[in-house]
Amino acid sequence: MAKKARKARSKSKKSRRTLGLSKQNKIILGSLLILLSMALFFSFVSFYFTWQDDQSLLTEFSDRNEEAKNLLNKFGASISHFVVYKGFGIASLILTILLCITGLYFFLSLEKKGLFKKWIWGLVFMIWISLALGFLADTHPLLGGLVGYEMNDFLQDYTGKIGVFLILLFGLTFILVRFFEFTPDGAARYFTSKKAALASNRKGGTDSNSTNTSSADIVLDNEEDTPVTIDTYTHKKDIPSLEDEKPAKDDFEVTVPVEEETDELAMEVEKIVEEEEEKDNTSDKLVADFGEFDPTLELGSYKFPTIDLLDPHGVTGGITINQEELEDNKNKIVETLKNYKIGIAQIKATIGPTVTLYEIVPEAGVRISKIKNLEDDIALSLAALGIRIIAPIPGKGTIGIEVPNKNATIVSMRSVIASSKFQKAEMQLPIAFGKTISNETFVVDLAKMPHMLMAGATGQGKSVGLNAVLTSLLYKKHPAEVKFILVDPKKVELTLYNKIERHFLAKLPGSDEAIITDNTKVINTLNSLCIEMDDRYELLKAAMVRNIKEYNTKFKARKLNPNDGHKFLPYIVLVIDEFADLIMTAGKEVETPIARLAQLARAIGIHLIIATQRPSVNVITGIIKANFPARIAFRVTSKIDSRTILDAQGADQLIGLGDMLYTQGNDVTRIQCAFVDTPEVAKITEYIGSQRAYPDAHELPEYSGEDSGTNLDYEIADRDALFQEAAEVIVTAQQGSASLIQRKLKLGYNRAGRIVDQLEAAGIVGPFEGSKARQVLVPDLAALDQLLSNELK
Ligand SMILES: Nc1ncnc2c1ncn2[C@@H]1O[C@H](COP(=O)(O)OP(=O)(O)OP(=O)(O)O)[C@@H](O)[C@H]1O
Repeated sequence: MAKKARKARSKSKKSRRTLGLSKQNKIILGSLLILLSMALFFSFVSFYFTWQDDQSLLTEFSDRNEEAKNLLNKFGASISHFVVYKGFGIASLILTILLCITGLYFFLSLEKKGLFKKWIWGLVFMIWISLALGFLADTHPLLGGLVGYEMNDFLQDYTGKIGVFLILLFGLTFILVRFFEFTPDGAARYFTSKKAALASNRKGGTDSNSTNTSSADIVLDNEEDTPVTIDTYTHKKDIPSLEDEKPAKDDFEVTVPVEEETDELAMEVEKIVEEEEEKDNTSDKLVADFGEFDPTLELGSYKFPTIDLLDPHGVTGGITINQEELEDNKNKIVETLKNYKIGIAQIKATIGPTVTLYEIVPEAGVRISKIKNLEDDIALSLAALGIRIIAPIPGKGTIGIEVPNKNATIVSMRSVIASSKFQKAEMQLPIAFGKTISNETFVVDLAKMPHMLMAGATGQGKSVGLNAVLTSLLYKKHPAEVKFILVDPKKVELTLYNKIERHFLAKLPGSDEAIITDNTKVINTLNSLCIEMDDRYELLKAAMVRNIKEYNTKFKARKLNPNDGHKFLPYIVLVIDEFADLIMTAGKEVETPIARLAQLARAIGIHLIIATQRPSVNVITGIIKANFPARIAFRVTSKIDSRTILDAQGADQLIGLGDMLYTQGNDVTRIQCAFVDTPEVAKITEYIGSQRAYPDAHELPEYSGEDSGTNLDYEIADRDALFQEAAEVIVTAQQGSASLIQRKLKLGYNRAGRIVDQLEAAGIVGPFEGSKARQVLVPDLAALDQLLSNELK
C-alpha cells in the first residue's frame, strides 16, 4: 500500500526539470535506452532456452557464418553470457527494467532525482535475488548467476549455511523496511483494517442500507458487533486527529490514516522543494531548449579587430639595454650618496621602457628622509630630468631611484594587446595601459576603478592615453557589451570613432552627430545618462540583484522576462576630452550630473573617464575628485598640479611622451603608456565600421531640459505645418514621444521637439515626465478632430 502511495507521489512529482540535454536529444537518448532494454530483455529470456546451444559460439563472435539461437543472435548470446551467466542470473532482468525506466525518464523529460534512487534499489534487489537464488538453488547456477554462486561460496566458507541464511534474512528485512516501508504495527493495522472491511462487507450483505448514513445505524452496529470499529468511525468524522486508532469500514478511508502514520513528514517536505524547483525550471528549461541568451547574436558575425591592424613601432625585440649607461648611473648614484655619507649595502637595477629603477638597500642606521631630500642632488649628478625617488618602495623595504633611460623604448599598443596578461584578462572592462617599470604589461579593470580622471599638460600623451583605453576595449568587447559616449570639444581628437557609431556609440535620440562637440549637448547627454542610471537601478531592483554583472548573468540565464521590461544592459563608458573647457562654460550644470553619476553609476555599468589639461582646483573640484578614485597623471607643469591630480607630487618630474603615474588609492605606479597612433585608430575603426552594424547608434533616454514643457503658448497660426499629422500619429499610437514623431514623419529632433511642445500647448499631450513618454490626453482620432475644430471656432 505504501508502495502505491509512493507511486502516486512520484507521478505527481513529474516535473520539467532538465537533464542537461536539449529536448530532442533527450527523446533520442530515451528511445535508444528503451529499445536497448527491450533487446536485452529478449536476449536474457531466450538465453535460458538457448544457452547450451550457443555456448560454443561465444568465442566465434566475429565469424559471420556462425549463427546463434538466441533471439538476438550472437549479440544476445554474448551479452547474456556476460550479464546473466557471469553476472546476476535471472535477477539481470531487473537491469532491463532499470534501463527501460531510465529511457522513459529521458523520453518524457522527467526529474532525474527519483531515477538515481531507482537504480540504487534496483542494484540492491539484483544482488539480493542473486544471492538468494545462489543459496536456494545452488544446483542451478544459472538462476543466481556467477555473482550469486561465488558470493554464496565465499560467505559459506566463513559463516556456514545458517550464517548465509541469516544474512539473506537481514537483507530481506532491510529491503522490506527501507523500500516497502514495512513496520510491524503498520502490518498489524493493515490486517485489522482488512478484517474490519471483511466484517463490514459481510454485514453489508445482510443489510445493504446500514452503511455510514445514519447515526441510528451506527448505534445499532455498536450494540451488535465490533464496538471499536464504530468508535473509530464516529471519531473519524468528528475528530480527525484520532484517526489512527482504528480503521473504518470504507477502504478509501482506511488508507488515509495508514499513510499519515508512516514517514509522511519527509514526503511533504519533498513536495515543497518541488514547488521551488519548478520556478527555476522554467528558466532552466528555456536555457536547455534555446541555450543561454546571447547578447552578441544580433551581430553574430562580428569579427574582433585583428592584431596586425596595430603597428609595432619599430620595436620587435624587448628593451635594448645599454650596459655602460647602467654602470655609469649606478656609479654616480653610489658616489653622490657617498658624498653625503650614505653607505649602500646593496643595489639592484630593473630596466623599464622609459626609466630604469635602481633599488638600493642603505646601510643600517641611514635615515630614509635623508635620501629623499637628496633628490635634486642626485638629479644634478646624473644630469638627467625626471628622476623620482620612492622612499621606501611600498612593500619592499628598499629605496627606489627612477632614472630615465637615454633612449626610451616606445611601448607599442600592439605589444600590450598581444600580451597574455591582457588576452587572458577575466575582467569586465579590461584596459591595457602600457608597461610598468619592470616591463610588465599593466592591465586594469575600468569596471573596478570605477571612474577615471586623467590630467596632463598639453602634448604629454593624454589623447594617446584615451585612445589606448578605447582601443583596449575595442579589442576585448563585442558591440553588444559596451557603448561609448564621446565628448570632444576640440572636435578633432575623437572624430575617427564616428565610423563605429552604429557599433559602439551611444547618443541622444535625434542628434545627428554621435560624437558630442557642442557643450550644450553635453548637459543634455549627462542628464540623459542620469535618467538611464535611474532606469537601470529600477531594473536591478526588480531583478533583485546588486549590480550589472549579476543582472546580466541572470538575464542570460533567462531568469528575467523581457516582457517585464528587462533587457541585456551594455556597459556605458563616457569619455570627456578637455573637461576644463566644459566646466568653464557650463559650470554647475555639468558638475552636478557628473557628480551624481560618479557617486551612483558604478553598480549599473556606467563609467566615466575625464581628461583635462588644467588640473586646477576649479576644474577638478572637491566633489568630482572625491568620486574619481582612479587618477592618471601625465607630465604636469607644477608640483601643485601634481598634488591636485594625484594628492602627491611626482607628476611634475615625469619625462613626458606617455610617461605617466597611475593611482587608485594609495600606491602610485609609474607606467609608460602604450602608444597608438592616429593611423592605427583609423585602421581599427575602419575594420569595425565596415562590418554589419546595428541599424542605429545605441539610443539614450530622451531628455528635453528642465524648462521645456511649461508655460507654452503657441499661436495656432505659428504651429508647425505637420502639426496635425504629428497629432494623429501621437493619438493613434497613444504614446507622446518626440522620437515617435521623428521616426514616423522623418523629422529632425529639434523640429519634433517643437511639435511636442505645441501638442502640449494644445492639450493633446501631457507635460514632460522625465524618462517616461508623455501622457496622451486625447483618446482617439474622433476626439482629436473635435478638439481641433473647436479650436477654430
Ligand atoms: N605613449 C607614448 N609613447 C610615445 N610617444 C607618445 C606617447 N604618447 C604621446 N606621445 C607623443 O606625444 C605627442 C602628443 O601626444 P598627445 O596628442 O596624446 O598629447 P595630448 O596630451 O593629448 O596633447 P593635447 O592636450 O595638446 O591634445 C604624440 O603625437 C606622440 O608623438
